[in-house]
Parts: sequence; C-alpha cells; structure tokens
Amino acid sequence: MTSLSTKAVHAGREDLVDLGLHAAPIDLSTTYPSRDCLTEAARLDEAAEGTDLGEQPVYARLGNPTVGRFERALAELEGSDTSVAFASGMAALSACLLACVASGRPHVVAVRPLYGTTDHLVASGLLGNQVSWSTVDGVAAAIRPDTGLVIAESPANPNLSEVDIRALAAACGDVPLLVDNTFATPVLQRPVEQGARIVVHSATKFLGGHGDVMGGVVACGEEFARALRQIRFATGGVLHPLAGYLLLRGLATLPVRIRAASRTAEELATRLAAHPVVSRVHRPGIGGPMVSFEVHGDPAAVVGAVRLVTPAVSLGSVDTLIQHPASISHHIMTEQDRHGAGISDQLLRLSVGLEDVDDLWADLDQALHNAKS
Ligand code: MET
Repeated sequence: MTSLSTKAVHAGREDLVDLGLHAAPIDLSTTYPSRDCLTEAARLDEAAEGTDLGEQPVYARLGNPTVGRFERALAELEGSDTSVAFASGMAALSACLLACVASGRPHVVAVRPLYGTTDHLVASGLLGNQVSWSTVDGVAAAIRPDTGLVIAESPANPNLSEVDIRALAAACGDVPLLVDNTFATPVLQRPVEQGARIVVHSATKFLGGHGDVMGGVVACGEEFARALRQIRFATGGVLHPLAGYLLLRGLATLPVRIRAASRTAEELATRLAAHPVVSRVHRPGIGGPMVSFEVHGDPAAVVGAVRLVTPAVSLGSVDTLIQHPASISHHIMTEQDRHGAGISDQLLRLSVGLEDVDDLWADLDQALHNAKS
C-alpha cells in the first residue's frame, strides 16, 4: 500500500478476509481468562516494561485488540513505527509529559500558540514539568541538559500559524520534537517525514470525524511507545474499544473529508476576506478545513447568530462549527499569555464541514451582520 487513500481504507484491517469478516470486530472484554497463572505473571511483567501484549492483554487496561487496529492504522498513516492510543488528546499529551518527568528530563521547550489546555498543562507544571517558552529561532538556545521535549503545534490552535517542522527538528538536536498534528491530519502533513519524533492527535477531531468519539493518540518510535504504554498501564487513561472501532472507521474517510472540507474552507476564506465586518482572515499555507478570522464589533454576537453552522467548541466534524477562542478553547490561559501568543479577543475559529458552500456562506454572512456594533 503506497497511497494514503488506500492506507486509510485498509490499514488495521489486513486480517479481516482471513477472519471471514468485513467490519472490524469489537472486543469489549475487560479481562482475558487463562488457566495458566504463571504465563499471566510473565505477561504482566512484559506489560509493565511497555510491551504491547496484542490479542490477549490479560486485562483491558493493558491493551485491547480493537484499539490495536486503530493504533496500527494511525501509525501507518503517520509513517511512524507505532502509535499508542489514549482516552483523550489531553491524556495522550499527559503521558508524553509524564514520560519526560520519569526519564529525569522534566524540562520542556514550547512554541506558542498551542491549544489552550495544552498551554495550561505545560505552564502550570501540574505534572512536574518546567517550561521555557520560545520562538522557533530561540529553541536551540533554550534547550538544557534536562530538556525532555520540544513541543509545537502546526497549524496551531486557534490562529492557524505554522512552524517549519524540518527547521525546528534540526534545532532540537537530540531532544525529541513533539508536533501536535490535530489540525493538519496525516492527509496534509506527516511530521515524522520532517524530523519530528512524536506526533500527537486529539483523535476526537478529524480522525473520528463525526463529533461522536473522544480519543487521543501518540505516533512515535517503539522506544518512546514503551514508555507511554508503561504510563498508560499504570495510570489507566485507555481508549475504550468502541471508540477504537469508531476511530478506525473514521480513518477510512479521512482523506475524502479533509479534501472536500478544505475546498469549501478556501472559498469561505476568500469570501470572508472581502466582507466588511471581517478585519483579518487566517488560513494555513498547507490548507485544510480550518479558517480563523477577526471581526470588527462583537465576535460573541456572530456565534449567537449562526443558524446552520453549529455554535460549539471542538472541530473536525461533518458539520461546520464556530467558537470564540478567548471565551472557550483558550479561556483557561491568562489574557496576557493569550495576547502574547497572538490570539486576539476578536478572533473566531471555524471548522468547516461537508455542507454546501453557498448555504454556509448565507448563514455566515447574516451572522456577521449581527457583529456590527
Ligand atoms: C474545552 S475547549 C476545547 C476543545 C478542543 N480541543 C478545541 O480546541 O476545540
């Protein structure tokens, strides 16, 4: 399989024909019976060291075969050795941060902007990390002997700014670069190909694609994956098998959804740029379904006035969503940090779905007229 579209449909499903199945089986077992305690003890020792136990994981906190299909498929799409799935994007990021602390390198260098709760988790030191905030140019100088990670998000939540991942990876030297690839998805960008060693997703967004499943995943090399599995085993932030099933199903249509929504987003961005109420439009150079824009007047009035577009935080669904980052996705940050990260109070974030472009525009246009003050 060489093409991404083909991988998206077939990865994680290679054995289904031999099993006589068309859809992936959902294994809801919480425990895996065995009459051989001594073998179980040996397998628990392996799990405690971070080994993936595959089909019979002793207990569901150690692994799940349905989730394993999603993990294999996502790794194939991102071009990584493997991936490790979690209950949410924040659980996935937490495991990465805890892995740094556990390895004795609790310091991270982070490039703003990042998703608001990521920023908060890193800045608060809740998990025992210290942080140095840096520009891309300052990363090499900010790295210390106890630096365990460099963290960036590109395109970034919420203003869609991008970093040169290849240049950033070079500046990191031996320190692993973690890129949050939630907004780009492997359809538009595969950070591992550009030197990133760790790729994090909130799978809740485009990977699931329908607003009905929460999950997170880390695509990485086997060594870091072992550290993540140890942490997942001990802390329990596992992805539910039904979520694993839905995420695998979501991957099959990911390229089609991303390409269709990207075309609509491009057209909406053009129309927004010409609208008298809009002062600035943000679009990633790599394209994609996200458009952010700043308005004259009251951004909250625009959110309150949409009738077709869904007024909700989150992104990546089949329907178009709008939210006000200063009020919701980045509300947890201090105003000073938000402004310092380039996140204007006038900014609105639009996640474009699969509706007709003219229907979406008619709704946005009437809502924008409500923002005039
Ligand atoms: C609870 S706030 C945000 C959820 C999600 N990560 C977003 O950016 O929309």
